[in-house]
Amino acid sequence: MAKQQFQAESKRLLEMMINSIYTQKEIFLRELISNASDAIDKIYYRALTDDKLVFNKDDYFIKLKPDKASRTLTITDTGIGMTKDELENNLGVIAKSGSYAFKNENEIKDGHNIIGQFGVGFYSAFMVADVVTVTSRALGSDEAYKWESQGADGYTVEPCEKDAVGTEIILKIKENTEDEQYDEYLDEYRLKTIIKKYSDFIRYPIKMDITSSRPKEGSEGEFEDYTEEQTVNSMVPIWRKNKSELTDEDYENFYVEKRYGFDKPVSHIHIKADGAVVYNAILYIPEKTPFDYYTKEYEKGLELYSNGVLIMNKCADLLPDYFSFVKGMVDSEDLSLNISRELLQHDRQLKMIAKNIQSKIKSQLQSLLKDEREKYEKFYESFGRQLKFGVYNEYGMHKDVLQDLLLFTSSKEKKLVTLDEYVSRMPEDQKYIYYAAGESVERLEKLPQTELVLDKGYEILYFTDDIDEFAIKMIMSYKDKEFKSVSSGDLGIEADAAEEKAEADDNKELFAAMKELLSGKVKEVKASKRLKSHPVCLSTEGELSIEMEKVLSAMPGSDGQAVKADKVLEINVGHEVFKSLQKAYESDKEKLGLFTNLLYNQALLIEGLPIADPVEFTNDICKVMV
Ligand SMILES: Nc1ncnc2c1ncn2[C@@H]1O[C@H](COP(=O)(O)OP(=O)(O)OP(=O)(O)O)[C@@H](O)[C@H]1O
Repeated sequence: MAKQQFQAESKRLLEMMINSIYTQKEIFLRELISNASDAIDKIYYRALTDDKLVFNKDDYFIKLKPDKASRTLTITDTGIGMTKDELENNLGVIAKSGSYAFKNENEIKDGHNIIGQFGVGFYSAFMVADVVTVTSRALGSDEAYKWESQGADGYTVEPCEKDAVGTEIILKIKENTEDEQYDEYLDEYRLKTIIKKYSDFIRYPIKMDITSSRPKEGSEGEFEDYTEEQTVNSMVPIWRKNKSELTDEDYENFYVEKRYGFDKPVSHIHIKADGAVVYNAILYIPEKTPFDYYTKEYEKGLELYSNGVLIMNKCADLLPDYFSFVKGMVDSEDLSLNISRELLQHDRQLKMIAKNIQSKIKSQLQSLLKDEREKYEKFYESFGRQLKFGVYNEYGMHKDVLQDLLLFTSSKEKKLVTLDEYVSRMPEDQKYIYYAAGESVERLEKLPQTELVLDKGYEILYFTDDIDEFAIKMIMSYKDKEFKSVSSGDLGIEADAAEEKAEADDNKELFAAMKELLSGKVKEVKASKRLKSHPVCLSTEGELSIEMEKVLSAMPGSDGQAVKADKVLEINVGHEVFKSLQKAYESDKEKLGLFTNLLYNQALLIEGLPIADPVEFTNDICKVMV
């Protein structure tokens, strides 16, 4: 019998695939099972319109039979089968979806992702098999044909016997090589795992004869092997079920089963979209961060299914970075099975799904925040930082989506509050949203700079995350109220102007002398408007705050030499210490130097900044003591 040649494109693709170093050879099974399931679907649809054809569910299945002795894996289906022409046309020509990317020679040279890039379905069998034999009998035909190929050099088709309608594919599994254990495709357990992974939700039963062991009847301690036909896949995926049929426990079990995380999610979202784009999705908002969450290693993404078949483990395009914590899956009938990563990015359907998902996640978070605050706070403790990064990233482009999801500790409420809650409580005369940035709430509560703002009865938001102040700089204002650090030069709180001027004039020379002594360290020394009981503090002028300076200097590569905030040393002229300063200025310049250094170093300590020379500082204290 004459050997038919594959069409040129198919031939080259086959060669590449067989020799490709594609790591996931196991996907051949997914492809063959999907084809089998499609073939059964075709009978099912035919039966809907053909009265003579009855679709009896129990007659339709896919069966896998590994045989170690003959090194074969047989995949049988009771689907629509193929005629001689169909065998030649369908298996001799590359699938249409494949032709598209095939044209791009450059992509092909890199053998890695070849299978992901083409609609190669059936051909993937050659990744694991030396010989592929397809025996098929089409619905309504008495004849059966056998198609056989050993790969790139072509195929043969000849008549054969086959009792039932459907297709049987026999793969002669390759011998093991140094790099590849092909034996695993003959192993019951391994095959079961692959089916579970990719094809668990195929609508028809995928059967296998499974051999297990059981205690032998009538004897003690003896076991016997027995073989039983089992259905390996679970068939109806939870996401296709109605929400009303499912309990919270069902969703939690699915989370565990899919190993989305080891925690208990705070919430789930079940989407059944039936509009412009049709898809089902189950998404989870986790409670705890995965161990690698805030590292570069963490990969965001949702599982992507095409009509019940897994096509991608982590489809990153479905989630924006700021919602990278969301776990779950999406199943859409509108996506092609073999769609590649690159093509996916441009897929209009996928973009629509992603947009849709994003707004669902946001509204879920919002309703958690509104109705289940405690749960939201648990979530926020883990992922609040990510939301704040989201506000900061891309020049604040996403701030409108995210700002209402932020929480900060309030000086007044002693708990986390939203920006909206803060603004709605603001007294009429309060111009700004005040915040203080520092290491911890405990430290911030004692920060001298907060005195005036608190004295006025205003609320302060405590920022304790590195990212907080940077994120707020992106938001700039919320509901027309600007943000203001309690350490910034002008607090926008009216003081007695006449009194202020007098103090400033009176002490002008003293402050100038102190500035001289602290040359290069501070931009200015001045009388403080914000201090009530504390003698001294630092404030800043300009955009960069002391907290931001700390964050920037701690960054890798800065060597502590990052940009510096413009610091102002503020002195409380109502404090006893100030009198000592004045006295020293009049009569003892050396003492003025000593006091100035001491006050400056104290201000640094309050801010949590390092002192340049701690030994000198302690010596200075001793000098004052004796
Ligand atoms: N088990 C089967 N029963 C009936 N027809 C089949 C079977 N397997 C393959 N075919 C036919 O061969 C064609 C080619 O299969 P192949 O897997 O290469 O591509 P595809 O399924 O059309 O697309 P994809 O690239 O998405 O898998 C199928 O479209 C189908 O018509």
